[in-house]
Amino acid sequence: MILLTATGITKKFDAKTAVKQIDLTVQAGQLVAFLGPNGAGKSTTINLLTGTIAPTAGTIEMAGFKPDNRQYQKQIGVVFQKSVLDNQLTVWQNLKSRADMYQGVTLTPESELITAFGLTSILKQTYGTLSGGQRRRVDITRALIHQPKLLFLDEPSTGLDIQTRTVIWQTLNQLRQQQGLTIILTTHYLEESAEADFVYVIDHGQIIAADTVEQLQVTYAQSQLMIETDYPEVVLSQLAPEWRVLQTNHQLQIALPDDQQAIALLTKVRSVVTHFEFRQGNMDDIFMALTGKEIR
Ligand SMILES: Nc1ncnc2c1ncn2[C@@H]1O[C@H](COP(=O)(O)OP(=O)(O)OP(=O)(O)O)[C@@H](O)[C@H]1O
Repeated sequence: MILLTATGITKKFDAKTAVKQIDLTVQAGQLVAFLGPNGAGKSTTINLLTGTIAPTAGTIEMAGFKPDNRQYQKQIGVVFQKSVLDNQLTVWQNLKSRADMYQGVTLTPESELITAFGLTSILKQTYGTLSGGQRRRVDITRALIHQPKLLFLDEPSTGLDIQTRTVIWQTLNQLRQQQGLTIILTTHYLEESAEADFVYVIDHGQIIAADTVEQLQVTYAQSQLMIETDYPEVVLSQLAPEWRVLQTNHQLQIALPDDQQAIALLTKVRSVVTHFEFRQGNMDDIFMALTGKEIR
């Protein structure tokens, strides 16, 4: 089921076109990643989808509502790169004042969300004195208080250690399973986009690829098998014609679809192989192949 559709969205800031003619469809319950280098237009796209800024052209719709509609806003939760919480207030005051903005939302210090994100021991601390990881957990909790259908996370893991990232993702995955929460995130972390159900690769304000991780992998990130041999011609004679090969003297670098093909090939040529290495294609390769840049 389609939850959100964006058609031909464009955003110009004076002479600069930050987003050009982007089309997006987000299925309910999915984890969707926007992957792109610095300045690609990811945050601008999120700002458009959350109604924080208005598009220069194009339309955005969720269940028949536009971003400037109250019904649209009730269905989304947003965590921006820069926190919008009050530094002077305690964690509890920040969260409670947010909960009080919604009818029918009750929040207590024992609420599941508060315990799930590990906030119990910091509820009385002022937000301004929290560590980066603690702040991010509070930010996400605040965005989820009214049980939105769709959560936007703009670079949720930047600057966080692995433990904090794990806690956050365990809790979010639980909410996805229990409540069918849909998540749109922007990220530079390749492992985060590798977990996504669907990835939009964005560069220079445009979508340059839109697919599942598996399909992107097949198209842009073939696995590599490195073989060292004194008899390269024997190995070459066993390769499928569509496999790309780079030969440097006694070394062959072969791009093939998967590890099963690598095992089958190695089995056939094992008597002439002196050394081999196998590396599975990953999001890094996809990113490189599409943008020509390493992700930073
Ligand atoms: N308010 C603004 N005024 C002028 N230019 C802007 C504005 N906001 C964004 N831009 C420009 O639009 C382009 C896209 O920026 P955006 O922040 O969307 O990129 P991003 O992909 O989120 O980058 P990052 O990964 O560094 O956060 C950049 O060139 C940026 O300088």
